[in-house]
Amino acid sequence: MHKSTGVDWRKPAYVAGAIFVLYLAADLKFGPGGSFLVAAAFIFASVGLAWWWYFSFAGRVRRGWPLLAKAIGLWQQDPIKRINEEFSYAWPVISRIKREPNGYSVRVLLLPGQTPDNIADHTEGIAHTWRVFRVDASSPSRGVVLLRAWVSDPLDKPFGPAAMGMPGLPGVRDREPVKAPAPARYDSVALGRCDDGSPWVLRLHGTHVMVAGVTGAGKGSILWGVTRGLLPAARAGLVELWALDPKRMELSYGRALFQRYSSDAAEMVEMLEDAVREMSARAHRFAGKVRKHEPSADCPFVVVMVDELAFLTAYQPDRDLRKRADAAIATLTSQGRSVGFCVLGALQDPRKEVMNLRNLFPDRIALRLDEPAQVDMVLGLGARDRGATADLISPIPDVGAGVGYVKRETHPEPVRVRAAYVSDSDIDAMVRDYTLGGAA
Ligand SMILES: Nc1ncnc2c1ncn2[C@@H]1O[C@H](COP(=O)(O)OP(=O)(O)OP(=O)(O)O)[C@@H](O)[C@H]1O
Repeated sequence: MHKSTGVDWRKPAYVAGAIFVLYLAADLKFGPGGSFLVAAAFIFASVGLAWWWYFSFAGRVRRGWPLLAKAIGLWQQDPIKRINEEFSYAWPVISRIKREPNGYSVRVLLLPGQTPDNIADHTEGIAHTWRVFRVDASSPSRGVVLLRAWVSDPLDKPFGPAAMGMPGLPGVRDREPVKAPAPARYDSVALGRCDDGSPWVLRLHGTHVMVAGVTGAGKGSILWGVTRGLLPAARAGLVELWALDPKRMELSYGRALFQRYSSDAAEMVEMLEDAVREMSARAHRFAGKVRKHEPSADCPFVVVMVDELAFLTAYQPDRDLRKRADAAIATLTSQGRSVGFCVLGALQDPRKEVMNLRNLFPDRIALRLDEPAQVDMVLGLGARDRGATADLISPIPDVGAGVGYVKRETHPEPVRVRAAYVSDSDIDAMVRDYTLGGAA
């Protein structure tokens, strides 16, 4: 059997050589007593090292890798020359195991004909075998798969908007009054953190965003995070926030923050149709003159937030209103991006029967979902196999609310994120400090 251990034997050989030289030098200088001490220290250190390695993550992973590779179908049989020759096998080599914040990265070299998906499809099984919280797979270069093993969850503690984007900063108190991020931005907002500690920034200008998550998944923290991030630009007149709040339990709390607000079905559909009319008028005005919308007081960036999209597109009993809402959302999402309209829609159930327009939302966020199949419905085919286990997010609010997966334009792999929790007192502070037309 062919053993593909991937261990680099050069370093141990250098160390052994150095110890032998030390042993000879000690023998020459101090006699047998000196060499005995060197030999004893060497044996003691070797046993300690072997003991440490045996129980370390790297030791466990390397020892168990051949069996794990076999279990997930990575072994390849070498060709045999004679009929009675014993079969031999090869499996992908682990070329490096490196410590990372909250875990390790394991670099695997693929065999000919294998693809990253051959490993990425088994990340959940690998996480169980390695006894770690989670494993992500990515392919930094051809023929290489990087398995990121998370020993603990870096996002298991809630944090408030004041701590956003500032992981580990000393002295940051989560309940500080919300301050204006400067300068006023309209194109994107910082909503929380990614699991590598970097800020999670959501692009809004030039796209539409869908947030899917079961009840209690934390969709509110996305809607309020966007509101909070855009308020300075809204106060400067560059952004308008329109809120459609069929459930009346979410956005109504800070309704003074929105330029337009409604929770009535007919009124909400009219708001959507108004947005379509304004969008068409802008497209007419811009045609042949402007290629990219730049917000101004005359022509602000309009963010249409809908707390439960399905209320208008699926559950609405009035068939006429339903059809009008569907048509308006489809028109806005297919033509509104370039003229300064963004639809930010939240929904609990991403199935096609409930939301047949989901493909018109280029950016999607999967918070906690009910079933594994729903992850791919939100983030695209194969997202769950690549580690977006949104169905496994903890239902305990402190641990899992606001946690989700997003896809970045530049990376095929989904990224795990957590939104900052915008509490009622944060919203009160926003209303107090930012109410449009009120005291700044
Ligand atoms: N980002 C977060 N961090 C920590 N806890 C959060 C976060 N977001 C929400 N929560 C907690 O989870 C609870 C439910 O959140 P939220 O109301 O936003 O869920 P939802 O997805 O909007 O649910 P529904 O669809 O029923 O309105 C909140 O009351 C809060 O306690």
